[in-house]
Amino acid sequence: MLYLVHMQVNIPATLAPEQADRLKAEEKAYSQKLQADGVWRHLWRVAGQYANYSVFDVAGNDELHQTLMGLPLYPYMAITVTPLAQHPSAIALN
Ligand SMILES: O=C(O)CC1=CCC(=O)O1
Repeated sequence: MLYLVHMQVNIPATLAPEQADRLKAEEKAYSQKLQADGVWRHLWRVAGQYANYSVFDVAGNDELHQTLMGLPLYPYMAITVTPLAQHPSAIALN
């Protein structure tokens, strides 16, 4: 199943810069592994915001939940999830 996920990152100013940098590096490695595996299909920055829109290809709600809970920056994110279905007019199978 495909899911459109919006992640808004809100790192508090009270978090030590070294800790924030470590979490960002871990987040990058985590996301790039999932991208290489074909699970994290798209990763787009929202222009002008510390936020992204992503598309995940997972078996279902439970795998998506575990994947999102595993994000190193998860404690500092506001996440919204939109399940995607095929559009009958789409000429490409996604
Ligand atoms: O910067 C972000 O939007 C959060 C994030 C997701 C994957 C990644 O590497 O950073």
